[in-house]
Amino acid sequence: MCEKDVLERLYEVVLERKRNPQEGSYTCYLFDKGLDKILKKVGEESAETIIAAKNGVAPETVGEISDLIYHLMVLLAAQEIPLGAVMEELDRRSQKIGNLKQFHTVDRET
Ligand SMILES: N=c1c2ncn([C@@H]3O[C@H](COP(=O)(O)OP(=O)(O)OP(=O)(O)O)[C@@H](O)[C@H]3O)c2ncn1[C@@H]1O[C@H](COP(=O)(O)O)[C@@H](O)[C@H]1O
Repeated sequence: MCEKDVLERLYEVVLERKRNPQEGSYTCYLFDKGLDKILKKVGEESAETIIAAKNGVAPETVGEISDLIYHLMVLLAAQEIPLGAVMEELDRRSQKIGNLKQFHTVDRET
């Protein structure tokens, strides 16, 4: 069985909440409130990530980064942007930057 990536599964749940609202769902609450609320949460979670990282307590930072990633998934779904678009962009950059490093290594060796 091919296990789906945790980010893909999270994004699918978020999209499912958008398409089929459920009672008591925090994700549905965010979609109901709208884009400004979602953006406010992304801002708050970003600030909390910075504070946690400055405190230097790894579990706190992991928790805040997880909150941030979840809210970014909600933002993507709100704007109808597929998660795959971000994955492809990151993949494209890794290849580009990988090629650039390879180029510089060859350049230094010659
Ligand atoms: N990953 C998350 C996740 N991370 C954080 N949160 C919620 O984000 C909120 C952030 O806490 P805050 O104190 O900043 O916010 P708050 O005071 O609760 O609410 P606000 O009034 O500030 O918006 C908490 O209520 C958390 O429960 C999440 N809620 C949902 N998920 C995922 O989404 C799935 C669907 O959840 P529901 O939509 O609730 O069914 C879950 O199974 C999880 O996988």
